[in-house]
Amino acid sequence: MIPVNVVTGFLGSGKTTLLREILRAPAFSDSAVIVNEFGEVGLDHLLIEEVEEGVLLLDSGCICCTVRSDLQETIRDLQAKAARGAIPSFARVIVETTGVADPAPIVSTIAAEPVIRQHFRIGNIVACVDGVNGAATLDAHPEPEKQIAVADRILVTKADIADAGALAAVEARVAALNPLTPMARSTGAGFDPEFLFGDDVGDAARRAAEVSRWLALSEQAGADGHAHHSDHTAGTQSFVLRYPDRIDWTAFGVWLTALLHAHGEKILRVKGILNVRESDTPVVIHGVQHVVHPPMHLNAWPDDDRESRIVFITRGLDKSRILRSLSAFIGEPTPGRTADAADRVS
Ligand SMILES: Nc1nc2c(ncn2[C@@H]2O[C@H](COP(=O)(O)OP(=O)(O)OP(=O)(O)O)[C@@H](O)[C@H]2O)c(=O)[nH]1
Repeated sequence: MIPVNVVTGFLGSGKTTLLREILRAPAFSDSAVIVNEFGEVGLDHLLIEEVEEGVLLLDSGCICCTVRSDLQETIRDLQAKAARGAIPSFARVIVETTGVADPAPIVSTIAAEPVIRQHFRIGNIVACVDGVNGAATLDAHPEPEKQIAVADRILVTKADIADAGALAAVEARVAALNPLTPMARSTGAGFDPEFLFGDDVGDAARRAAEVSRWLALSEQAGADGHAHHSDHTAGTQSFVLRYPDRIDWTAFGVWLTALLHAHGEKILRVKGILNVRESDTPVVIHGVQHVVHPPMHLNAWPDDDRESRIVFITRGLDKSRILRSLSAFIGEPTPGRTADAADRVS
């Protein structure tokens, strides 16, 4: 299954700059990059050959094409061309969105298409956040908040030109919105894309590393426990629910499906590691709004903690409502742990 990664970020946040770095990195030469408009990317000097209309082979070995009609069609097209040898085969797809795009519908577009699902799976959502203007952009526009909340990796760009205070302020805002997502800084050049696409949330071989990473971040978030307030982030909450008893997987599945059906647009992100009755090893769940990735079994627990832990980032849906309805399905949460400092209101 080929991962489809999404690069998002507000206008001018450094998406194209990042794309150029990816196209230069030899380890990523087996990528297919899909951009909205060619001109924007300024790839001309990299182009060597137009294979078919709209699809170009770059001298890095990458394949680049534009979204002309829709994303599903573009992905199906790339797959068909690779299958008949018209373009080289590729190991990953990277989709650059426009700056004001909401990445969640893009993810559901990919996840919903049966033909695409035969060959592709969702990879990482990467959000670029401007290290200079990021805080002001978050105050002025609603899009970046959501881009950050749904991201699997966050890149704070322009670290070379941002002053230390502005950079720290942006990072604090990002951490308040999405405390469990690994974050790195970039200076526009020499950035190693491995951080963004090396491990991904859907990669069966690397899933244990990915889970350990966000569990460590969740513990740290609980220990730091800071809060952030602003008009635009009001209503966005992130919290971790813990359950001591083994969970009935079927009951949980029914609950999660019903929750996402009723309130999907308010659940920006849900991730969890579950101790289920049906298995001695944990099950990992991942959701972005209405889309739930297929649950994954880990071969072993990543640490000594055997409690089920479920992380939510919600907007306009209160933690107490989720807690009440989930507890009705799977029993009471761990006393004292669920309402601890890991509960933060952004
Ligand atoms: N110094 C510095 N400049 C950067 C960095 N990242 C991006 N830039 C500059 O910021 C400007 C915007 O960067 P782009 O990569 O075009 O941003 P974008 O997100 O693709 O922009 P849109 O296509 O408008 O959404 C360009 O002038 C880049 O050269 C960085 O890390 N450091």
